[in-house]
Amino acid sequence: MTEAGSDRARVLDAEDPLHHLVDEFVAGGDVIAYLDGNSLGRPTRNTAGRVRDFIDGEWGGRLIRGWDESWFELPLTLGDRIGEAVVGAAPGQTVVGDSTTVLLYKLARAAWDLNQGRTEIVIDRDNFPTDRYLIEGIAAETGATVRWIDAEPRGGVTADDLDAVVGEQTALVVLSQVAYRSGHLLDVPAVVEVCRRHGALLLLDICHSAGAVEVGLDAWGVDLAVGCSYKYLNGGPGSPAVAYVARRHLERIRPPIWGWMGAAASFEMVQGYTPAAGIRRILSGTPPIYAMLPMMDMLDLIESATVPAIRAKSVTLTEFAIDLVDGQLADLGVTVASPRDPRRRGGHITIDHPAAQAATGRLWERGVIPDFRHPNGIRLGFSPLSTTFGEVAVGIAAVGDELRRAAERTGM
Ligand SMILES: Cc1ncc(COP(=O)(O)O)c(C=O)c1O
Ligand SMILES: Nc1c(O)cccc1C(=O)C[C@H](N)C(=O)O
Repeated sequence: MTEAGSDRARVLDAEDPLHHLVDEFVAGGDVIAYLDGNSLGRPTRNTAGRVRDFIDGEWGGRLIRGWDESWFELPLTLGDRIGEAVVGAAPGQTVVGDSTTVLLYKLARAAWDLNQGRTEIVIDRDNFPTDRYLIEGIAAETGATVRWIDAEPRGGVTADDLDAVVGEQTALVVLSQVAYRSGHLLDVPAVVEVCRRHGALLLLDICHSAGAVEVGLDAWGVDLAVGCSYKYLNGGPGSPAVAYVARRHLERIRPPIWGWMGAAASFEMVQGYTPAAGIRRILSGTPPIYAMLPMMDMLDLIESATVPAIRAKSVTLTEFAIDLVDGQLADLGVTVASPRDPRRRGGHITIDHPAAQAATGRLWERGVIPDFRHPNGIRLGFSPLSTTFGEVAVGIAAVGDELRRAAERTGM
């Protein structure tokens, strides 16, 4: 690590008003720089105790009575909490339920039915694979035509890119607020304006934004949204996702899977399906209560820190990282594949180099954990409450070492 990098990191950590929260996370093992919190956040220290208490108390002690006492409502109460603290949604519009992929499918398919008579779905080619695949699946199922946005990946999708593709036949637009590879931050209000003008519904993927950048679903007029809870909400591997349906659509939206947990009067077990009133209808089967526990500890921390303060630290982390990349890695042929304007950048950056894949393997062996993203990207994700500036400096210096070694070995 260069001395200038580590000195600056020390100052930034000392000045960071959220630095004390780093101690709230489990930081065991051999990891010296964890730069993948946007793929899987660390557990909080409180989570083991919460899970133990749940096993002894609510599950072990209350057993099946737990459903009447709190579990049946938990997907909605937890959804409301996320709505208020993280995604800017008033109560009654946000629910925690299935995996991200399943919720994206359910909302996209329901949106197709809501906007009947139209023939097209718009999505961008650089969106996360599951988003693209499930839209292609819905097209195969319904006969919809998929219209692709081919945005310049580093630039990300703009409202103008969307305006060029969307039209009177567009039923639905599916975009990510923060692009999983480049970290590009979408101008959501501008995109909403284009969708509204053409009568298209917007389904926003907030996986890489919820918990790291400001999300204002109600204020922006977004129609539908889905986000992960295992990234910046630290819910643990495979923790359930969160879905949002704007109140104006709740009465008419019809989920594609008619399960008993999303039906009116689930425990009356009547003949014939009637959807539950409100956001509950987005649920299908028994929700994974146990897997909802860890994110509650992270929500405690997010509520105490607040999203604007988290975003401010996130911007400083990515600015610092880009400065180090420019200062230490540009001579090695590394280029920044993320927006340089912090207003258009989320909580992670990607840097490109032909030896990225080989270097990432070596980095993992030495306890420096970024992500490799095809074809030649090293993705550096900073989880604002658990990542220190010191970790960023250690990590980027290690990336430099390994790229230098890989270049010597391979001549790249
Ligand atoms: C933008 C985005 N959408 C969707 C997913 C898929 O989510 P899941 O595997 O939880 O269904 C991910 C991450 O895996 C993602 O980054
Ligand atoms: N969901 C993941 C998984 O089950 C295994 C490994 C990684 C993931 C991820 O979250 C990938 C992540 N969404 C990404 O943006 O790359």
